Amino acid sequence: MEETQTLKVDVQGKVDKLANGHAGKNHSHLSTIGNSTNIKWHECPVEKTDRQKLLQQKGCVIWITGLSGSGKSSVACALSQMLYQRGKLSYILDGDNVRHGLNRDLSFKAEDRVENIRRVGEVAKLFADAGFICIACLISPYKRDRAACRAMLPSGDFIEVFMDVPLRVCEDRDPKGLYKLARAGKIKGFTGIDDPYESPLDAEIVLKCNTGDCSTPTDMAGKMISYLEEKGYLQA
Ligand SMILES: Nc1ncnc2c1ncn2[C@@H]1O[C@H](COP(=O)(O)OS(=O)(=O)O)[C@@H](OP(=O)(O)O)[C@H]1O
Ligand SMILES: Nc1ncnc2c1ncn2[C@@H]1O[C@H](COP(=O)(O)OP(=O)(O)O)[C@@H](O)[C@H]1O
Repeated sequence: MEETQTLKVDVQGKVDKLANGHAGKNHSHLSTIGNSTNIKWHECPVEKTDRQKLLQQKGCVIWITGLSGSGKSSVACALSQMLYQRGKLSYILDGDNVRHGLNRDLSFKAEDRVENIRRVGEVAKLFADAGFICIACLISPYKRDRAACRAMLPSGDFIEVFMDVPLRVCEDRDPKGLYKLARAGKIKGFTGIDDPYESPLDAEIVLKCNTGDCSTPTDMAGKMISYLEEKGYLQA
């Protein structure tokens, strides 16, 4: 209760400051961003640092990349559960799920994958700004697109996780039967079969699994928790 009141006081100071600063009309600082002309960034006195104080954590993006079947969704879910148990707020942006809505207009051809990653990168950035630990899990096959998402965030706030699982292990798992269809030529442009996957060389965390006998998703998520703790993301 006391803490909530302190936070309210902090914010009130900012509200007053900003209201004073905004007296009078200001037509300056109009920008052109892409195809959007005459736009202006609006500031709000409640900032990322204020939201982080409320949540007692630091907003960031955990970007999980790897082949289909490498375990991205499983480890994302295990991580989200472990964070929840610690009272930390996270949200998963799963490629498969986002393609059910926001990105339903995109296919798997190269330029659509680029746009898929760009949009998810932008959404993840918003979640991080909201103070969430945003877990994005997408194949994201191209280095350049992952680097572009990294560049959207302050240094350190983009944590790349590489599911280093060989194609043969993913193909053995084949939970959706997609590799089988791709091998039969019934799906064209399937990542790892007839479409490229560029492994990261600079991932913050590499979760390796060479054989069918891997660590569990919970053990893998534990490594991510240790990383977040060590880097101070689980406190304000
Ligand atoms: N052609 C092709 N190549 C790869 N994957 C395919 C393809 N067609 C459908 N799928 C299914 O879509 C899931 C991957 O979507 P993503 O948005 O993560 O892909 S990407 O980042 O845009 O490359 C992926 O899910 P995951 O297995 O969870 O990775 C597949 O189930
Ligand atoms: N660490 C693991 N060890 C063994 N099997 C796993 C592991 N992680 C995931 N799996 C299994 O592999 C399959 C693909 O996992 P999933 O998380 O859906 O991968 P992705 O999201 O990368 O496609 C599922 O059947 C899942 O149960």
